[in-house]
Amino acid sequence: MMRRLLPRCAPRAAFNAQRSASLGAAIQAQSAVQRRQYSITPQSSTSQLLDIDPSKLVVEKTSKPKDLLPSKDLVFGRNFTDHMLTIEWTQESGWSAPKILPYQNLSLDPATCVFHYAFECFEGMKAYKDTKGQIRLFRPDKNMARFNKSAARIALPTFSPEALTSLIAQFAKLESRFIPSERGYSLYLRPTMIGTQKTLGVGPPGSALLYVIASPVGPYYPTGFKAVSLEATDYAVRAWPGGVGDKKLGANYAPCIVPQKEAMSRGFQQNLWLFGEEEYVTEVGTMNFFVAIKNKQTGQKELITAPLDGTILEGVTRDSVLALARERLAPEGWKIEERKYTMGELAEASAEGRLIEAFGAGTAAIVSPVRAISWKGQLVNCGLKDNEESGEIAMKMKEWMEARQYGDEESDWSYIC
Ligand SMILES: Cc1ncc(COP(=O)(O)O)c(C=O)c1O
Repeated sequence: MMRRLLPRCAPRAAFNAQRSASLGAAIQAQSAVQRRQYSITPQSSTSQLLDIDPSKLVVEKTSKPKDLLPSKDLVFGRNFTDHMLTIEWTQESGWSAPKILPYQNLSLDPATCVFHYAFECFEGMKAYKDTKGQIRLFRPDKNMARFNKSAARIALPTFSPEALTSLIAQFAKLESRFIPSERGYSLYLRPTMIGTQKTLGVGPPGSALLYVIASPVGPYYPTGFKAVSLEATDYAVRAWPGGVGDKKLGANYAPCIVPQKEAMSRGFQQNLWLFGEEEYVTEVGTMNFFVAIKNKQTGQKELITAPLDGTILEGVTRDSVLALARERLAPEGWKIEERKYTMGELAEASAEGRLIEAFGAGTAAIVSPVRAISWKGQLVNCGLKDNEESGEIAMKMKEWMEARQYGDEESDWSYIC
């Protein structure tokens, strides 16, 4: 059972120094940060600013509890719970007392920097109800670490991951009645941070708001897996080396909608993002991508996913799939690899009958089996028979992941609220 999270990873001192420094010094500090690819190393803070403090939590319960929807009517991200968690930050004092308030609109000046320069980052994580009725967050340490990295990259404040996890746990527990007990259901949690400074000047926001909302969700595939087909996309680029595609910034998502619409208009559910002249396979829609192939030379079975080179999101599901594969597939003779691979390599494996299966991996669907990929006018078959909707690995992964998410199998991936 996991109670303790990663060490605090907020480079607050560097941050504050940058805020108050002259422009030249700020630019220098910025390039130093760029050279480190905005990696955040745990360090102690010398700042006097307040960190998030769960002991100061103020709870104002709603006087108008919502009616619960029948589980079968839940649509991803459309219905929200009774409350929201909010924490304000200013550069003068740091984080203020956290509040759980009735779910409500935000009131922001039209000049607020989030509306003009996209000072926004977010997370997507889930809380599950186990058979004893306990609420479990799945690997929140991973989400908190990524949230801090995203925030730091766009000059928003960072925070203690343990403190925010503890508050999210209290919030999820308060909303327990919204989480159906049936398998496949969960509470999707959306931690969000925005710059709230009222200014059209382009610079680091002097104030921010962190809030968390929650939406009860049902199984992604209510009637069992349904394999999707993808369009390999080379005319638009989602992420590039030195860019921000490995951060969960709202600004990364809006530009992907037109290519997604294009793919859908041609009968494909998602884009498979290729990169560079070599046409490296990176990720799919809003999921990381895995392929199982037989090596051309050795016949070795390999489960492959793209490496964390800055051009893909560091998915929590990706990490979980890799860990489970190393623990349970490697002993059966599989080689588990994080490496670059090209669309040409996949097409060749498919043509030679060596492409065993392919699937996307992400919080929403856990795994999403792939039937075919459209590429250069051909349809690359991903190994499923006509009457199959999933390969064996995708099926096993879903089972293994759910066992840990719902606590059927105890592990340090569960944080009991
Ligand atoms: C671009 C992108 N890649 C991958 C993922 C999968 O990440 P995770 O497994 O943490 O949900 C997501 C979903 O958040 C995403 O938006």
